[in-house]
Amino acid sequence: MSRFPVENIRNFSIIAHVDHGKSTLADRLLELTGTIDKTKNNKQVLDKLQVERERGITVKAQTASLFYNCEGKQYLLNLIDTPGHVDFSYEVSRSLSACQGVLLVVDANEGIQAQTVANFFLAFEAQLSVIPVINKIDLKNADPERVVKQIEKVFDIPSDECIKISAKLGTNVESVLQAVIERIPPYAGQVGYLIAGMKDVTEAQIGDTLYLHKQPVEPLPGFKSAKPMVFAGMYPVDQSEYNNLKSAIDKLTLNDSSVTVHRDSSLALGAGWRLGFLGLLHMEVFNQRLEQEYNASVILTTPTVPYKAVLSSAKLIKEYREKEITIINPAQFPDKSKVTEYLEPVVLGTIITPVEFTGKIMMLCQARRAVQKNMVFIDQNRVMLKYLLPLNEIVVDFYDSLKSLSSGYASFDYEDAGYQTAELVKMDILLNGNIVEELVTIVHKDKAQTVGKAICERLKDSLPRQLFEIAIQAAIGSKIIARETVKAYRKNVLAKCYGGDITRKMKLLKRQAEGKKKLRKIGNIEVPKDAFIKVLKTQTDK
Ligand SMILES: Nc1nc2c(ncn2[C@@H]2O[C@H](COP(=O)(O)OP(=O)(O)OP(=O)(O)O)[C@@H](O)[C@H]2O)c(=O)[nH]1
Repeated sequence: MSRFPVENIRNFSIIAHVDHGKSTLADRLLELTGTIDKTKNNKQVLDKLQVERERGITVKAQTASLFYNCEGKQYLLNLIDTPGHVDFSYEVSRSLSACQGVLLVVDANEGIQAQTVANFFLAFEAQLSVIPVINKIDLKNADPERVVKQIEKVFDIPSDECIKISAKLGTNVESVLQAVIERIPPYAGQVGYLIAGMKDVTEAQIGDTLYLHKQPVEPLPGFKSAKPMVFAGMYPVDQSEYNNLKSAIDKLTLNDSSVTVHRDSSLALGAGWRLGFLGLLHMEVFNQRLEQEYNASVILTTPTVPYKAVLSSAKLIKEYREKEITIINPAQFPDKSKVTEYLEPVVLGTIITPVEFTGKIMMLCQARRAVQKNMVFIDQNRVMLKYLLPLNEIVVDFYDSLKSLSSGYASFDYEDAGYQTAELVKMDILLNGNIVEELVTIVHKDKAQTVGKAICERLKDSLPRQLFEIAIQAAIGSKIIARETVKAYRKNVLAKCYGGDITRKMKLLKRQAEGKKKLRKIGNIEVPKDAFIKVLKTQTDK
C-alpha cells in the first residue's frame, strides 16, 4: 500500500435506485482491473450473504480495492458497493462519508427513480463529485437521451458529463474508470483495522474517533445513530428454543447493530423480545438471516411504529422520569386522561410515476392521510410527487399498493420527517367480554373501525368452535366498534371411532390433552396458540 502516493488513490461509491445495476457494474470494474477472473461468469460477486443472493438485493455495503494502470501510473481505487433500498440508506450515508465521489447509476429504460433522487442528494450534501452513469443501453427500450435530459433537469448536471454503458455486456465500462481518475479528487490516508479488547459491540459506534492514550484530539462529528422505524415482537416457536434464539439474535445484532432489542413477554407466545428495525424489508431480511444463518424458527408479530405521548399526569412523569415518552409496545399506551397529546412519526415520501397513474396515486395517498407537498414534471411523461405521510400508513402495504396500481412503474422512497399530533386510540379485542392482551392495538381514530373489523374477522376464522357461543368484539374504552360471533359446537374426537379398539380411543384422548397444553384460556374460552399467530401475523403475510 505504501507504493501509492495520495494523488494515486481514489475512494468512491456506487449509488443507484434498486436494480439499476450497481452490483453488475462492480463486477465489471473488478474484472477490468484484474481483481477477479474474467472467465468466471461473475454475477454480483460483492453480494455475499445468502439473503442477498436469493433476493437479488444488496443489504450490507461491501468494499474492494482495485489496482488500475493508466498512462503509466498505477492507481489504487477503493470501491464501496452500497444497498439501494430505503431501509438500508444508513449504510449509504456512512459509505459516502468515506468517499470523495460517487458513480450515480441510472437505468436507461426506467430513468430517474425515487431512490436515485434520495441517493443523489445524500452525495450532493456530502459535497462529493457525482459521475452520472447511464446503464443498460443494450436494452431494447433503452432511451439514454431521455435519461440524460432528466439528469440535467433534476440534478443540474450538464449532459456531456453522463457516461452511457452496458454493465452487463461491458460496453464503455473502461471510460467509467477513466472518469473516476479524472473527476474524483484524491483523499488523504489509508484504511486499516484494529483489534480491540471489547466485550460488547455497543461499546464502539461506527464513526467514533480513536486517539492515543493520554493524547486526546478533537473528535470527528461521527454519525447519527440509525433510528428504528418499526417494532415487532419476536418469539421462539417453541419456548424450549428460547436460549438458542437469544444467542442467535445476539450474534446477528453484532453484525447488524441497527436492530434494537428489548426483552418482552406475552401470555400466549411466552418469553420473547421487542425488536426495532429500520423498515419492513429490514425486518424481513433480519428474520430470514436468523432462519438461514442460525437455523432459528420464530414468530414475528405485526409491526407497529414508535408513537409518542406527552404526559400530563404528574405520577406518570415521575415514574418515567420524563414528560414525553415513546411507546414501542401497545400494551404501554397511556390513557387519554393522563396525556396532553399523542404524536405519530411522519415521513417525507417521494414518488416518481408515469403521468397516467397520478390520479390513482393521489387517491391512495389521500386514503392514507397524506398531505401533498410538491409536484414536479421531470419530463413529459413522468411526474415526481412529494407527500408528508404518517409512517404507520406505509409500513405494512403502501409500497405493494403503489406498485400494483401503477403496474409496477411507480417508485417510492422516504425520509424521516419527525412527529405530528395525532388522534390515537387504544383498541381492545374482547372474547365474551374479556380483553385479549396480546391483541391490543394503537390506531388512528378514523381507522379504528376498519382495523377492528379486520381483526375480528381474522380471529373468527382462526378460533375453533366451542361448547358455547363466543362474541368477538373490538372496543375503544367501553364503546364496541366491531363484532363477530363464533357459533357453539364441540368437536367430538371419538366420533370417528365407532367400534371397539380402546387403545385407539386412548391415543386420541391423549393427543387431545396434549393439544390443550398449547391453549391459552381467556375467561372460559380456549384459544390455541395458532389462532394468535394467525391474527398477529396475517397483516404482513402476502
Ligand atoms: N440488459 C441489462 N441488464 C443489466 C445491466 N446491468 C445490470 N442488469 C441486470 O439488472 C438486474 C439488477 O442488477 P444489479 O446489479 O443486481 O442491481 P443493483 O443496483 O446492484 O441492485 P441492488 O443491489 O438490489 O440495489 C440484474 O438482473 C442484472 O443482470 C445491463 O447493462 N443491461
